[in-house]
Amino acid sequence: REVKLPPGPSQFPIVGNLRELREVTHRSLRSLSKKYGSSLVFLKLGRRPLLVVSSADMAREVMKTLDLHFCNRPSFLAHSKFTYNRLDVGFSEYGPRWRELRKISIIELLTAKRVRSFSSIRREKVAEMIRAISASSSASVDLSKMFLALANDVVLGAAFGKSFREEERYLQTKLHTAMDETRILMSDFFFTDYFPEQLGWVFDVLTGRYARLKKTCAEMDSFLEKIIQEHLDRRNPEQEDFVDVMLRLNRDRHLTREEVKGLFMNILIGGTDTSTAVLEWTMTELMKNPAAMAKAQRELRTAVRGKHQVEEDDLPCFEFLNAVIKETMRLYPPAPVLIPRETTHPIDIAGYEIPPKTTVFVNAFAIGRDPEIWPDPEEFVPERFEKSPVDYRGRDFGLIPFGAGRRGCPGIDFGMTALQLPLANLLYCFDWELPEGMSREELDRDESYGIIVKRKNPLRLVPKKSIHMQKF
Ligand code: HEM
Repeated sequence: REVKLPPGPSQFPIVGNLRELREVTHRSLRSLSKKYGSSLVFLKLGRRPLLVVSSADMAREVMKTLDLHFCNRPSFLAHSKFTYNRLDVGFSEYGPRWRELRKISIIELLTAKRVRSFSSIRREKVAEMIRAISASSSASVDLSKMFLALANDVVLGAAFGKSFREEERYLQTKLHTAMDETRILMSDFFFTDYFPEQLGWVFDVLTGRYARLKKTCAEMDSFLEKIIQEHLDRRNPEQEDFVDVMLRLNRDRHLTREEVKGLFMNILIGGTDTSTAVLEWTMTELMKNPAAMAKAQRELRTAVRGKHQVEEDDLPCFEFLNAVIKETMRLYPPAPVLIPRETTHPIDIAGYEIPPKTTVFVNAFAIGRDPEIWPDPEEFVPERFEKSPVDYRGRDFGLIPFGAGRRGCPGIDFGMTALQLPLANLLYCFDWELPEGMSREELDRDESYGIIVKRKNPLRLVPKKSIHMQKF
């Protein structure tokens, strides 16, 4: 019986053409879906069969109705290497071990209560960032760099209870560098993933990519080992961080050391670039839309009046600010095609039959800009979310920056607080201007390449202390 596949180019792009493979992005895949007039497109990326899903209705089929058949993850070289051969939650194969690790993440690590328990870390790190901006002597500040450093520090604080002392600054810098390199490699292109395996591996070795990967994996591993050992050596922590929890589970639930480290890699990498991307794009759009900026600032400054800093307890009051964040994630889901899924066995969908082991990209970017769902889809209009029940938690398939279903993001609360608090403070404490001589139109929206799409160029803006800040 002939299998009926969704429409698409037979081979796209040609194996061996790295440049063309690099052109496979959320944007080119959206164009492909338009070209074939189909929200399901099937193609082959080198040796890898790929299904691209580009409508909210089909996303609901894949991540809700047929979720069980689409809940595997495909294997990619860098993901496997950094997670001890997929002994983690995020990239592991669907099965009993994933289920156990997922349960631990949800019940023990990423609960709303535990996220709240890290509020003092977030408060301290955000205050440090605000002080650094106030003290900056250069005309403009590199917000992209600041956002990434903040995200790294917040996640390290929660994961390891680690606040670096002055004499440990070199360690902090080293670790930030290794984390940055890890994220780059996890998003990067490896021949092994698309070419016949042996041949691809040879290319990756010859081009030096493989050595780079091995070196960074070893650096991250030795850091994780060091932290775990430090925790084993100390007794009765005042506040339980993720390592303490994991070591307890390591004893009670017989997690292996590698599973513990695999989970850490997810936490270190899952929550950093993603929240940095949202912060960058939000500030970019607010600079381009001064009315929205003014409205968000008015809301904050009226509610928080007289305080030095916005506190976490204030956050639920900011209806417009939350609408701004939703609107940013609609236009710029940080992982535009989510984290790839994989079919577990042959599965029928919309009259087509998808073969087993097909990689699946759900194009959240295309869905977020679908004119069938969103009027004026390319415009930044946060008001569309005011008084709207539409949310990003995986129930409304028009807005799925965190995915949905069994493999949906378990870190939503952690991620959202880690970006709401700095954003609220940036807008409360400062008025923002573009660098001298730059017009609003000239502020670019160029995108980086990779699983997580951030600004390609750093966002540099000029801070002016707000009236509230001048009092302090
Ligand atoms: C703005 C912040 C974040 C965004 C946009 C985001 C987005 C995503 C997406 C799109 C997925 C795949 C969902 C799917 O396949 O349906 C995912 C999975 C995941 N995320 Fe997040 N994430 C964020 C923050 C975090 C944080 C802070 C953590 C942990 C501290 C985290 C940990 C994970 C893990 C472990 C998975 C894999 C779940 C599984 O495969 O079972 N994420 N995330």
